Amino acid sequence: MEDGKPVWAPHPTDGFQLGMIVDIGTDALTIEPLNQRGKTFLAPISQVFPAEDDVNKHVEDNCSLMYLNEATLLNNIRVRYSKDLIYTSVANILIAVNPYFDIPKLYSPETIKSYQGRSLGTLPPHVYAIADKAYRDMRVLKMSQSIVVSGESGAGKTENTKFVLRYLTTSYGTCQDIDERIVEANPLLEAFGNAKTVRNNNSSRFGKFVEIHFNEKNAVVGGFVSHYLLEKSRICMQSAEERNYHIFYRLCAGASEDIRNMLHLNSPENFRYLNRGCTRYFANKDSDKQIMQNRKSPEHGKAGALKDPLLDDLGDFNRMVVAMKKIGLDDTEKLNLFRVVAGVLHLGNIDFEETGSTSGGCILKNQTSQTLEYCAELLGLDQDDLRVSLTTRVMLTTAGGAKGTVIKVPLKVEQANNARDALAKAIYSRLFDHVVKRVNQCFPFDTSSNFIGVLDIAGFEYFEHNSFEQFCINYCNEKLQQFFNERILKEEQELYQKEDLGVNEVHYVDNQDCIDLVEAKLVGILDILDEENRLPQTSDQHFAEAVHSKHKDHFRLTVPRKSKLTIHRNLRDDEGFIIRHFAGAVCYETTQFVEKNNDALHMSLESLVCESKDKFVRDLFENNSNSKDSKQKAGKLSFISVGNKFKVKFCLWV
Ligand SMILES: Nc1ncnc2c1ncn2[C@@H]1O[C@H](COP(=O)(O)OP(=O)(O)OP(=O)(O)O)[C@@H](O)[C@H]1O
Repeated sequence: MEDGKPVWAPHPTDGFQLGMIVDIGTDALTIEPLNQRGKTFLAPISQVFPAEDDVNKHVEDNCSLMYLNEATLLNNIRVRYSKDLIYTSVANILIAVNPYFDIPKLYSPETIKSYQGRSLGTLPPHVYAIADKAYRDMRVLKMSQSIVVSGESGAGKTENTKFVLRYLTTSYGTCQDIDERIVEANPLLEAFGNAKTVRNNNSSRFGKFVEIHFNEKNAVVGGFVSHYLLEKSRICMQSAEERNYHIFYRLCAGASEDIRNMLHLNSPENFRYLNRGCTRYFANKDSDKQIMQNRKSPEHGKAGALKDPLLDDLGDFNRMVVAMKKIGLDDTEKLNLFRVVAGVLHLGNIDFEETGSTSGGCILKNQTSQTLEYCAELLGLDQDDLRVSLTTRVMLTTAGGAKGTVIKVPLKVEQANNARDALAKAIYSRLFDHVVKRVNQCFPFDTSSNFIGVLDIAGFEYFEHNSFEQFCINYCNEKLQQFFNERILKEEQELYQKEDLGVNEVHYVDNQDCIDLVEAKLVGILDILDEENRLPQTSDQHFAEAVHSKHKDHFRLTVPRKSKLTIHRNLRDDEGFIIRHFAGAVCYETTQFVEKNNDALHMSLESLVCESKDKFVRDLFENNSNSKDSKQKAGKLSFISVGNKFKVKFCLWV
């Protein structure tokens, strides 16, 4: 920092503010803000940075800044953003700020054309420039390439992923409709995998890796989508301002009268899996008028439609139906999907009450009989079988003379509710798997030389309440951070050293210890959790205790009472743990970790769906019934580990 020159000093809301140093202490500086002459404040030396000579000037690449620090980087992005320049480069990395409105011509066909074949840095930073670099590198190096899109919810990951796909298919497609199909698949995936959250009206509740495949002539020949971790809890429950997956509302709003009658659908208000969240539709003035009154909830009637320029449940339903046709789904397949979606909704309406008998079990409430009938009809199940499977659990005895005898254990109301929700989650997530599989079948490729992959996965998450979903997402971001450290920081610096460039060493925190804490064999949190799942009597408390006792003095792990937030300090040691991630400490509440880590259904529910009269439903569970994992251990739930499945799938990718 030079004498008499402005500096960036911390600001409580803006991040940084410009000021002058008026006094230098041992570890703090006295700063006089430029816009509040006469007033001073103290700032730690480590948080004060030199400013550029002209703070209103901006550069396209942060590497061109005279001083590169947190404050100048932030200011450069801010100045550019104020001029609708949402993209900024940092060498090969692109920073994108979500403008939340359409910037004219930013993604036009002319813009696409202008970036084709142009080296990085010759045109203004753009997601197209990154896509083209990936393409050119693939061609020159004859190697597949990947683009990692990362950021918090609402940052614009999915929109930018779509721009990359459109750029590649438009620029390097073969003019067969395969290019179109790759782009057309999005409305279908989004209908089943996206939902309104408080942060994003069209939030992707699953991670995906989309591959665009090219032949030896480097033309697009097909695509492939892999998906990770659909948020299952949303299928049964959402917070007041949020919604379930779009498809539920789109079907209620857009289905023809015939289909609506066939599926026994009406307003979202009438379904438990929808009515605890927001029941309003996304609509514009016209589409709101077209949605029939009996399909709207009182909340929609009172507060009106939800507004978003990109969302419209009725219009999106129609667009989705067109997309289904384009990617090759016929009417029967379309109805199959709708039928299962409606079946899940009716399943959620099944209610239980205590029998009052000494056996302590429960029965279906009388009012529920119609719902049971609808659900059974839509999912091809026998009504009685469905009733029995929801209210009892089949067990095999393990010991004594009658080893292997089947006994039916009556379930309490709460257990039956859990069984119903587990069944709904299993059916819907299988349906989602099917949608992705079907999408993949519509852009097949026989010959692929290389591919460009785009990873669109949720960024680091930190809420007031963090559960198993956040744990998996943050573990994945920890792995991505390590990948970034290795590829960008370590390898680049090794190159500088090899070439004797004399560049100052950049220090970074190695996060291997945090990754080990999660994924190490036997002692890692994922394996401790799997171990808990295999116990005859599972318990979230026992799991949390095991985590703490195995990692007593681990730098990265501590108990919730050490949190800075009161809400976490109220948790007992056996109700959670804090992990110090690269991006900050997160307190995870471990209730439901054990349940959420298990993808398997109770034996009775499993065989119920596997023996459905409906071939479509049976096929959704086909792999399950044959798989080794799902073989029932006597007297105990089968176990398919969600956490480790995710680890293996994701590690393979990295
Ligand atoms: N480049 C852009 N131009 C205009 N609007 C944009 C752009 N990027 C994002 N948006 C708007 O922001 C919304 C959220 O973006 P997007 O869904 O891509 O976020 P995300 O990072 O994928 O979030 P999530 O992790 O919740 O899925 C979009 O629906 C769109 O309205």
